Amino acid sequence: MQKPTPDHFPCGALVTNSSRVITYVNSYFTTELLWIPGELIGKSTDVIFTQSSKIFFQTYLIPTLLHEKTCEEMQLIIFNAKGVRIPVTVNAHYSSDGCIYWSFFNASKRDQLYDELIKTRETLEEQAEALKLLASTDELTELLNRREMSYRGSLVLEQAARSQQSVSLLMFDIDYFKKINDAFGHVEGDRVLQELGQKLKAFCRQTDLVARVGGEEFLILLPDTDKTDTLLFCQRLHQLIATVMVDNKPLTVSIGVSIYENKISFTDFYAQADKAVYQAKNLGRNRTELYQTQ
Ligand SMILES: Nc1nc2c(ncn2[C@@H]2O[C@H](COP(=O)(O)OP(=O)(O)OP(=O)(O)O)[C@@H](O)[C@H]2O)c(=O)[nH]1
Repeated sequence: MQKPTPDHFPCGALVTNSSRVITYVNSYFTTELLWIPGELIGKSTDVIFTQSSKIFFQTYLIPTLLHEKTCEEMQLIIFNAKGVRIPVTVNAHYSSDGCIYWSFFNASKRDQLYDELIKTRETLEEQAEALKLLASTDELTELLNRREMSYRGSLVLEQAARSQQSVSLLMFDIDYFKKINDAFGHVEGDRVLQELGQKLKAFCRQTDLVARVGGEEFLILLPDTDKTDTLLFCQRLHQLIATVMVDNKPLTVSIGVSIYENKISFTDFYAQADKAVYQAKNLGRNRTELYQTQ
């Protein structure tokens, strides 16, 4: 069996003295990097390094080696004999015999790996963002869903309790929506819900929370809004909703309003608005009723 030598290793092996003069290269430099040993032996390592690697090599690597005796996983770039840049991972050991023993591992796939890692991370971030959106919004109208409204609404109430701001909650339910579905089909019913969703989004402020919480039930939470402004908002809301036409007739809704006065949970606040909607339906629909404490 042939005696193993450094020529058998799948990496570049190079020996220099402490002044960076090359005294030995294995055959990897010939077969993989296309150098003729005569072009390297007796020359400074500057021959093989790119400008930036040369600076790093001289100012950091050699001083560290002389001091620490060893350096690992240095990311450098060398030239092959044709002038092609090759990223390498370099390990080195400064031996007591005064020689520095170097190994050069080809790291051409390193950049490709980083690119792939970055792409994977971006894809994961996009997917996480999409999942977050799916979990918090109603698919048909793209408004908030019930769970997200309840979560964000609770935060708004906590903030209102601290700053003693007025908050109001509107719940509304489309009038006779079943008739729309029965007469024109579910596709038309869905179109009405979508159009309403778009109009609500455009109509409300960025700080308002707008949600679809049931088939034809919606919630709007108005932070920092008192009773007078809320009732004005409701008037305008009726006008807005009347611009959604079904069979040439304006859509109408029944609105229930609850005004946040004493500290109350979001669930109870919601229940109050729900009671007020019930009242509005009983009193003939297409109107707004305020929740009254008995
Ligand atoms: N197209 C469509 N219809 C839905 C959706 N979710 C619920 N609905 C329908 O909404 C209708 C609600 O009917 P009801 O609860 O009787 O209420 P209404 O007809 O609006 O009557 P009032 O509320 O009393 O004025 C039902 O026909 C449901 O099938 C949906 O996502 N799309």
